[in-house]
Amino acid sequence: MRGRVMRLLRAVPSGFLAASGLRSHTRVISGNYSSGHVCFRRSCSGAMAEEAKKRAAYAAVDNHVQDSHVVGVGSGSTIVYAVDRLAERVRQEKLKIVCVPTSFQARQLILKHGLPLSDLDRHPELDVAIDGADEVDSSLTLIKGGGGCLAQEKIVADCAKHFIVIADYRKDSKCLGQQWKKGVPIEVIPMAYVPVSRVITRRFGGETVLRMGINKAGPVVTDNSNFILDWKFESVHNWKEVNMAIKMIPGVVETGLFVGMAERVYFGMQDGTVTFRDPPVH
Ligand SMILES: O=C(CO)[C@H](O)[C@H](O)COP(=O)(O)O
Repeated sequence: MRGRVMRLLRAVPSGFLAASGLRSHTRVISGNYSSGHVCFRRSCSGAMAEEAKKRAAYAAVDNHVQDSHVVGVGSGSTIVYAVDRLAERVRQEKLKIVCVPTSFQARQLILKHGLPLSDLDRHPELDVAIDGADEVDSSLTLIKGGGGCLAQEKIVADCAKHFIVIADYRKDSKCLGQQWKKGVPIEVIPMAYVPVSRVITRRFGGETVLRMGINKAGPVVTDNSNFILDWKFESVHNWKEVNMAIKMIPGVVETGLFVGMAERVYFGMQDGTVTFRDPPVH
């Protein structure tokens, strides 16, 4: 039975994973993060979340990347661990992979690790794309774009045979908005941000905020030279319909709603294990 069942990878013997062509790099951490140290709540939970991201990223790379694969590389802080692991496996196993970035940041990561860099002109079909998410609901609908790279992320994910998401336990929710409070990022053509904002709030409620730069006066400008509106919605919507409706507004480039795209989400958990979830079967 697939569906909403959360499966603990640590319950799967590594022999089974090897026999089924999967590899598991996950181990159970039984230690206490605070033992032997003065543990400040924030730094401990921060370290725990980083460890969770790393374990999810390693599990995804180990289970879904094979020799000669064309791999889509997502953006954000979790993907950094995935690229670390990709580079490690390329060194150790002499894998011949090619990487397609979803952002300037992803491109820099690929170059930093000396991995082969490509693009959609040369590799319009990817074997797998791995990316982070800001929130994942029970249907595996995602909010993405917290780092402002949603348009290229969605294009690359759509070109991949398998779109695999990596996240930590803080991103898991029943309904969008439970965990991620910053709203749905929407990339817009700069001259259209006011009309787009008005249409969205008139039709769907909530409020939109033009994302502003930090250490830079004025708005965030995306890798595609556009602006980002963060739409703080007030209620649960039919995300498939809302996504399509927002995309039809002139001036909208892309939304950070990823509906029906994720094939599997790996969650790094607080107890050091990794679980994964597949979409519900209707
Ligand atoms: O969509 C994204 C960037 O546009 C990221 O994948 C998303 O924001 C998750 O980032 P992080 O791994 O840093 O939590």
